[in-house]
Amino acid sequence: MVLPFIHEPFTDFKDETNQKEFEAALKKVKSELGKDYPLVINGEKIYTDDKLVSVNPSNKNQVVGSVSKATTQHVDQAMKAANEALKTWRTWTPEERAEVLYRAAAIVRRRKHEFSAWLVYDAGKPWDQADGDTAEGIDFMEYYAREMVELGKGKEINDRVGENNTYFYQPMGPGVTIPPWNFAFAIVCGTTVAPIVAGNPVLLKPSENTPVIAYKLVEALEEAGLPKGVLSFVPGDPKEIGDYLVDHPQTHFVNFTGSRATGVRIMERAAKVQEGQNFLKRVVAEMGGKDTIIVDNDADLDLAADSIVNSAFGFSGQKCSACSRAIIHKDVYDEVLEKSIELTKALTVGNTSEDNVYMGPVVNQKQLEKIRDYIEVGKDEGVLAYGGETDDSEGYFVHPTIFKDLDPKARIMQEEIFGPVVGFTKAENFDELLDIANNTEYGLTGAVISNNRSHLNRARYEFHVGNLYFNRGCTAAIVGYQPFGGFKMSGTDSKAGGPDYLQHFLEAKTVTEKF
Ligand SMILES: NC(=O)c1ccc[n+]([C@@H]2O[C@H](COP(=O)([O-])OP(=O)(O)OC[C@H]3O[C@@H](n4cnc5c(N)ncnc54)[C@H](O)[C@@H]3O)[C@@H](O)[C@H]2O)c1
Ligand SMILES: N[C@@H](CCC=O)C(=O)O
Repeated sequence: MVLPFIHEPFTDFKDETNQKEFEAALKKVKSELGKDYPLVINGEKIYTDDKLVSVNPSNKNQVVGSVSKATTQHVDQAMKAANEALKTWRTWTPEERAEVLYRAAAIVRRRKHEFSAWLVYDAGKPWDQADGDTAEGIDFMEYYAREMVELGKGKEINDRVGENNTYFYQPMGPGVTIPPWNFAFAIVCGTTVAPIVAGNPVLLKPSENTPVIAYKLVEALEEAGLPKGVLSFVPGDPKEIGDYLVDHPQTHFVNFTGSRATGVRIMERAAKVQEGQNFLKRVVAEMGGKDTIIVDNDADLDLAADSIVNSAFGFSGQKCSACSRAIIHKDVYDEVLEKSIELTKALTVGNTSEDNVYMGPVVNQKQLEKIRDYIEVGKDEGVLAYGGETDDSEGYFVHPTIFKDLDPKARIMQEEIFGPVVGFTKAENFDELLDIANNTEYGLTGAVISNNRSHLNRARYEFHVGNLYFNRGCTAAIVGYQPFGGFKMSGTDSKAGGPDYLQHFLEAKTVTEKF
């Protein structure tokens, strides 16, 4: 019997035994650094001369692994294999497909610390963040498997006298998954296994920043019994194969998560019907955020500061959900700012592959330089209240940074920075708090810290974000509990980890029989 879904528990790193076990996993992974990883097409491992080289963001001289790069010819081979695999994979029952995911989840759960340790090296994640990332990947497999079994039953519709009507779901055909690097296991896993359990073969092109942990997912699914050709692993330079994957006439869907710029490009390209294409492509595009926590005058100010600091600086602000704007009622502005600075002073920053620190590095040199530039912009636009330092001598470190007294229209209050930088702005009253919260082109996450019930009720309908939280931070959605996805230029609101998600990769069919 399949047990009901509950989310994977997180590891308590205050427990010494857990710490020791995690250190052992880091040591094991360290002994495996520097290996070569292949493409996987139709079950065949293919090594190419041209490689993506992943380095540890905490220590840029340490090579995590070298991953073969796919060419457009490899994409054609993978698409051919996917079309062939579709013929049988679509005939597996939803239960049989779900079982592959249950087995893969069990494989990853048994080796949870090892997967998290790969995330520490490949993405620079702090231990608790890596642990959360692995747990979320397990959750996606467990949750989507159960959802597919439910959807496999179809839906009740009405019959009339002399007429029987049925309504059920079927796979669409092969498609492409293009994930980001920041949830290098969870999002890669969720966006890959959802279309697969729905019966569609997938070509997975991981981020060039984190291809090694993505390969570990492919291995786990293979070990769990996923038939060859159902998942092809085609890492590569997005400039060489990105458009090709999206434009391919056999690509039925693109399951994308990443920046606004890439998402919009994919949306536009996928809309064009290519020669030989006799269907419309579907695009799921989950994109960036400029996420806000608003603090009312009647609020728990310690909770406010804690929510702002942890949402802004957890994983160095490299979450689409990260709080990068704190909009505070003028009566409590100084106090919340002061408390936030005090909490920030206590945060530790360092090499996550050596120590259990709060914050590690940002992902690469380009990102460090982008954040450094925004810190300079912030100094012109507002007042640097705390932090501002960067250090790229060994790894890509940016210290937690707070700006105060910003104009709500300032660039650092409008543009996604994707780093540990948060801007504070003052508002006169609750109307203005909401107006400022809604004044960006994004609409992903937000939070309201308030004890005023009528204000919370207004925010429920007037704060335009896909994931809204009351009296807590604005990050850390859990699969099955907080389906995730944004409004406006944050994307297509696909609600990953929610009950509607699999329908993006299914065709609904109605059959009517007259008696
Ligand atoms: N809304 C969400 O659920 C969510 C979740 C995580 C991250 N994000 C967003 O992702 C961004 C960070 O991720 P990133 O830096 O990897 O984003 P990115 O857009 O640079 O890359 C995302 C993926 O797209 C690929 N890509 C790049 N150019 C392409 C092209 N022309 N054609 C096809 N593929 C292409 C990349 O190789 C990568 O795999 C941030 O904006 C963040 O907010 C959003
Ligand atoms: N789902 C994650 C964010 C994913 C984007 O980076 C959260 O809720 O914090």
